[in-house]
Amino acid sequence: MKIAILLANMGGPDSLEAVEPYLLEIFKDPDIIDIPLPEFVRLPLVRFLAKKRAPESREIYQKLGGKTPLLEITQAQAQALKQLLNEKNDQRFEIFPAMRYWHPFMEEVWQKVTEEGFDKIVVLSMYPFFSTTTSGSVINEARRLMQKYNTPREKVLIIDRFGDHPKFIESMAEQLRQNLPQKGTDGEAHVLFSAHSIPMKRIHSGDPYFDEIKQAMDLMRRKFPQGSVKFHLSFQSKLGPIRWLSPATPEKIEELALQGVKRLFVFPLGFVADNSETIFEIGMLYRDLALEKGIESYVRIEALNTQPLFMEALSQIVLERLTADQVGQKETKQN
Ligand SMILES: C=CC1=C(C)c2cc3[nH]c(cc4nc(cc5[nH]c(cc1n2)c(C)c5CCC(=O)O)C(CCC(=O)O)=C4C)c(C)c3C=C
Ligand SMILES: [Fe+2]
Repeated sequence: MKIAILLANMGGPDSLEAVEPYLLEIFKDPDIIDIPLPEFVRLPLVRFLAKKRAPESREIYQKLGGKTPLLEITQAQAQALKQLLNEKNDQRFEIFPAMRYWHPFMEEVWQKVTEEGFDKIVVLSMYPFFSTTTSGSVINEARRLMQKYNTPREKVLIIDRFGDHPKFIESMAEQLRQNLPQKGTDGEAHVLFSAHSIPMKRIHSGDPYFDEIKQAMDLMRRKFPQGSVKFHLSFQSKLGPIRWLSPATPEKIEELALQGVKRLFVFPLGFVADNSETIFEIGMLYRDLALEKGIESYVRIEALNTQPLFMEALSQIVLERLTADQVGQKETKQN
């Protein structure tokens, strides 16, 4: 059996010229901006928003060398996952980065795997915690592509979250352990888990994102001796004037500084690959703020990227879900 796995993520600009059209792709998505307006009003509005955001966004990508590192990291993840899956199984796996808002777009990849005649298409949403703004959007795009390319339903498996999987939790705990000082060097370690924020109205409409994040934090807390690590949670990258999940990461950093915290480790919760929001926001913007507010040592913990435990977790998640899917399909045929 030939199985294609699509690693679905946001994507990001591959040049400074691509920034504005990339932003337009994001803002055009009704799963990101859910303003119920007729298309002839909505389109000029989102064009205006993309144009307005573009200069600030371009400055950020300029600081990262003119493009996002997200695609290269996803390509490395694809390679590592392919090796793991193909060395242990009879099926042949091919792994493809498939981006929602820039090249390689999900549609480009879908067309390719359709032409190449794969027996199964697994869409693995690279957002561990489900939100309508991320995995929800990936699901909607996959459904649109299934229709457009006449892909039979039973050929497609969508994995829309994995944030409570024990191996994933262990990979995050390991990432943290590797960054914390060795026992006995200093007192309590303060770790700020910074997750991407989403608008509060999503939470009020039933988006499980916040609950899933809290659950993962609880599972991770159990991996450390009581009192050895102080866990804090905050939300970053808010845009626009409406209410988003809080506390915002910069406010939380100020609060911790005021409480006298001198050493802070910042963990990018829910980002599985480094990108502008981890490297620039956590690594530069919030670092400057922390040092200005009196924090003496500030460590940005890298996203999981190709960490071996994380790669094993992904491989196990895919295999478990494929098995469950096969069992489910057999049962449906029998009934
Ligand atoms: C990890 C989870 C993410 C959630 C939840 C999320 C929601 C969300 N994002 C925007 C707007 C933008 N996001 C942008 C980039 C971006 N966002 C995530 C992750 C989540 N977004 C990633 C991994 C990236 C890629 C960064 C890169 O390196 O390219 C951007 C563009 C960058 C910028 O100008 O800041 C925008 C805009 C909204 C509105 C939203 C929820 C409603
Ligand atoms: Fe985002």
